[in-house]
Amino acid sequence: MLKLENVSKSYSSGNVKAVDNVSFEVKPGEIFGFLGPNGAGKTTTLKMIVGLLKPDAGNIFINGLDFQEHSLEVKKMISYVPDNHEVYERLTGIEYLNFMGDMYGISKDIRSKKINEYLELFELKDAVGDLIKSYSHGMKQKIVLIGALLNDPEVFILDEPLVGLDPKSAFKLKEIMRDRCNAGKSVFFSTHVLEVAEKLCDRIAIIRKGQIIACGTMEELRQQSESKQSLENIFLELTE
Ligand SMILES: Nc1ncnc2c1ncn2[C@@H]1O[C@H](COP(=O)(O)OP(=O)(O)OP(=O)(O)O)[C@@H](O)[C@H]1O
Repeated sequence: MLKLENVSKSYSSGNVKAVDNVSFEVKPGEIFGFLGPNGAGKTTTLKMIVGLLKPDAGNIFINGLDFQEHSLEVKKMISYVPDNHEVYERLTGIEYLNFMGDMYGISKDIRSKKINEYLELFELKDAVGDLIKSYSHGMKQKIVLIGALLNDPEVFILDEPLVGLDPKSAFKLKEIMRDRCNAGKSVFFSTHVLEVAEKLCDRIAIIRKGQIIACGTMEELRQQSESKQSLENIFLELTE
């Protein structure tokens, strides 16, 4: 469903290779966690997957389509929840959701049904007429999540999605992720919350200094480490 083949990216301002020859695959029906220390290359990888950055080398495929050759078709099949939402500050919640609905060409009926359903779920109905700039971090996270769910993406891509969410909302988001995978779609997300990754993910990749140093199910990761314990132990050992 999502496939990276030998993807690399350097930033022009530095000699650092932010992402160095990265390959992995996220299968249909899978929740895939992307872990790594600060500055390891997670956000850079996510931005290339959603087309915000162009890889220097390598290929990215969604449902078998090469992103570079079929960028519009691919963008219709994915959704991205970034870790920073300041860009939408001057819209009200409902203006933003309608903007997202327009961008994805979602009909008024389906849009309004989904918006109501998710506003109810994330308890955001009362604030939807307010400017996003007045929202708390968690409320911004929720409105962006709702906007990203409107197109029912084949691959749902999230950068640190649990930061700022209260426990109830975090629980609901995890349920949404699982439901999507049960329906044969994929979820790919970065996180520093190892307990969540351990419980939620079908497979996990760990990136360090731009390179994938481990990838697989929890069981497979245990085989690749000496500690063979929790994901926290494995992560600390592998990223030393
Ligand atoms: N716009 C940029 N210009 C120059 N260097 C950058 C830029 N963005 C990221 N980098 C560098 O690229 C490397 C990877 O950064 P990236 O943001 O992808 O890491 P990350 O794993 O998402 O980190 P974190 O967990 O701290 O969010 C780091 O060395 C970072 O300093």
